[in-house]
Amino acid sequence: MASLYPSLKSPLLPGPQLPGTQAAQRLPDGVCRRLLSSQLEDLISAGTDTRTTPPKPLVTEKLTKAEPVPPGLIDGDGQRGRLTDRVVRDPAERKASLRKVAKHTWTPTEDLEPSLQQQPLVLLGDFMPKDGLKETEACERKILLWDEGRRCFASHWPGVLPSNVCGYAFDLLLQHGPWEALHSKKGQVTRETCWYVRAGCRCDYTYGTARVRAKKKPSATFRAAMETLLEEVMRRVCPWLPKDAWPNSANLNLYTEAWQSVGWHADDESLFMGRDRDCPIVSVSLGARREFWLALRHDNCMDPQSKSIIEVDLRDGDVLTMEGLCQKHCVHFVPCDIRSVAPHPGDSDSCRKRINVTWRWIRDHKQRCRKPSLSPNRCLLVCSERTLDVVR
Ligand SMILES: O=C(O)CCC(=O)C(=O)O
Ligand SMILES: [Fe+2]
Repeated sequence: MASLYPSLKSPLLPGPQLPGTQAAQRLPDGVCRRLLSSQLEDLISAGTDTRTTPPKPLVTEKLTKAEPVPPGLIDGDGQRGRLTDRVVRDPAERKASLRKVAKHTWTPTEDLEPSLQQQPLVLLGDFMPKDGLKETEACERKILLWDEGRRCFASHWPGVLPSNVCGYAFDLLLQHGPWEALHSKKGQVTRETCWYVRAGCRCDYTYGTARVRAKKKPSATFRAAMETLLEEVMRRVCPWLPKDAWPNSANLNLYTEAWQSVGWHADDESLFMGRDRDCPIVSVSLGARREFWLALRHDNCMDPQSKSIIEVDLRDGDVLTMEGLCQKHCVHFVPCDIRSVAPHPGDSDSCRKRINVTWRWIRDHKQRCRKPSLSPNRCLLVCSERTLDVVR
């Protein structure tokens, strides 16, 4: 696999190593138990609903969206993630620190969802090891959305992937991805897309009226590029998560023209059970910069509540995570890029192209896919036990 990314042999691809092994061994016992009782468990099991008593909102202060934010401002000074300052973030510490840095929260609601106290949630960026990661692997999480009442959390990780990783991944995916064009009603190509499943899964992915089939045999190069990309991302964003618990599918989007876009929607397809459970999504951007908008949805439709819109610029190598019940309460949108509809003279075609890889966890496998659904089943136990082994 390393040969796919020739300039990355060392030190960025240090050879096979179970991600998180070292990091996880440093986690205290309590952390381990919480891991198992919250997100990991939730990722791989349907579990039972813990909503027995109405949850008390943890958010007591009045939280409103800040002033309208021009695109890119959420990036603060617009700099890439710092390559130092790894911190351990356990949920308690995280809560305290996020209050200071959270740029966006929405007006609190009546006890909509279980509180974090009632139903703990480990976010992907938690438990970052203080050391043990190379400087080239360090990255910084910036909170975009912290809405405890609705259990919606989103983060932006600027510059997670170094540019040489991005460049190789972009070229390989562009060339070897089984891209299919999506058309508007008027017949225009709105973007190209393809679908990738891992570990023996054969589920299709359907959204709107489009059905994107997992190619029976994706080319070895495409598969290897996707696996390498996933590894590069996961070991920077959540190095403690065992490989078994990595996302098992990805939707890819290719925007070749600045006017191509994806409309307001939620990734709430039944495969991922994002309306029923905490549902993490890891979205990787390669190539041209694009805005990403996130908003509260109106009930029963995909329209955004316009006052709640949060914007962020996604650049080459950035990661965006949406977690908790984002796909139930929020919608997101990638507008066409009016800033580069008229490209600078001398810009090559590839400057304007963007690939987005959105990694997700399929929980409810389709009937024709022989993979057992991840509703209450053994996968949880297997994975949890392995996690325990890793953590111990
Ligand atoms: O291109 C993006 O950043 C987002 C794409 C997206 O939302 C999707 O594929 O569901
Ligand atoms: Fe989406």
